[in-house]
Amino acid sequence: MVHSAGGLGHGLGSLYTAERNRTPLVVLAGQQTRALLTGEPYLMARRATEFPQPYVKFAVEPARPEDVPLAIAQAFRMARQAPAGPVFVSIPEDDWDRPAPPVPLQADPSHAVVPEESLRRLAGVLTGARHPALVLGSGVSEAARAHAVALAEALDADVLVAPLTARAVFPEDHCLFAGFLQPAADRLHKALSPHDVVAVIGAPVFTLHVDAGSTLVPEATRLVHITDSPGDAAGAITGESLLGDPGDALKRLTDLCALAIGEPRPKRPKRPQPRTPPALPMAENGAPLSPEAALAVVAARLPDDAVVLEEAPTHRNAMHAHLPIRAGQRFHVAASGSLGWAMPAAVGMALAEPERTVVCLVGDGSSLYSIQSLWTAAQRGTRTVFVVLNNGGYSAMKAFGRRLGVPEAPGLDLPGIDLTALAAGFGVTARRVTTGDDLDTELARAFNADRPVLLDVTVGPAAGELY
Ligand SMILES: O=C(O)C(=O)c1ccccc1
Repeated sequence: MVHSAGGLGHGLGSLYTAERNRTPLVVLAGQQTRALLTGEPYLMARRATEFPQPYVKFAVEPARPEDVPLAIAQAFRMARQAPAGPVFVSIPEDDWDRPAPPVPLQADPSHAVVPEESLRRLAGVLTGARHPALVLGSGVSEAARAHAVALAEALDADVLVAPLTARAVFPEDHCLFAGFLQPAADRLHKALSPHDVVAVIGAPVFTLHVDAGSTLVPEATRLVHITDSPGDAAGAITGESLLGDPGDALKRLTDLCALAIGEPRPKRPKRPQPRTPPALPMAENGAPLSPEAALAVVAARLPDDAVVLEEAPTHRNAMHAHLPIRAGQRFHVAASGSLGWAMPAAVGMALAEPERTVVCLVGDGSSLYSIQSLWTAAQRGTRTVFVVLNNGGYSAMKAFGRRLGVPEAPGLDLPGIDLTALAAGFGVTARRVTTGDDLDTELARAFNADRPVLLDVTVGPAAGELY
């Protein structure tokens, strides 16, 4: 719920994230009283339904006050209808006092499924492949993860995560897990080239971030695609796209492939099981804690049912390498790249599931967009552990500057900020940490606390470049 124009404007970055993350979100915005609307009154939202465009699926300011309850009910259904996303309702202030007819009960939205004949054909293609890969994206829900594992095992297929996916979609310590695709054509091309058949499920084909001047999909690779998004289906750059619920398709494909294969194929002997993070280089004496080492310490302490949120773009790949999300754990990130989402999302997730430990890995730069979420965490006593990987600046932008040939771009350092003082000011216990041992000790305490905790971890520069 947001205030008319200023409130919605303040939330637009996160609305963009909600659209990219396919979050079923209903935004209710206040509007000035109908009686004043012709006179451009103070705090009026002008052309209210246009302001959140194009990041909402639907936006309405009901024509009559008595239509508001039905519009809200429709908004809840629309937000959940595949592909899920934000829906906006602007409500003039005097409407709340007007009588309205009761809203009829509505059934849950129904979701289209891929036709049996198409799935049968696809199962034939996958089981006939020499070296198939599954590329999974945000459309693979929590509930569908087990189906993804079953299909990968039935096919003995490599599993890759689509570029800039919003959540963990496959256990990352599984022996068939083969890593994260990067949003750059040359890297994608290289990662897909060992595979004769690639099934992209629940992701666009493909989301890019940088122009790497290469073709995306190798000529010898056949690409098949399942998505619940008509836009993503139509927009796929190559291959055949099938429209339908990804979880349903994974489940039915597993059965069809198992039937076609008969026995599951023998597991490849060469792969270690489970997959383990790479060994870390030893830290030099006196050098700052490396972000990679810090992430490895978090990984070692992470509870089996933890929910991890990340908003530290510089360290995304290091996190994937050193902090594999295991079967019972969850992971979320803003697929938009827009900052300011993870801290409030972490508080929201802790409120929704108070028995889980929620860990928010955030950069010092990122933390400054919605730092007041600490106050909500303190007031509501959520079990949220904020781990700030503090390198004193916007180092993702510095890395991007190096990539663009602007290595000395100004304005990207953030000296003189005391995050522990800020946290204390909002009522959250906070400590500064500079060594791996201290981080380990503080994490053990934080994971046992029944209150939010912020650890401000001073880290050195990232080991590699962004992509
Ligand atoms: O490309 C950008 O503009 C950007 O903001 C960004 C986001 C993530 C990593 C690096 C740069």
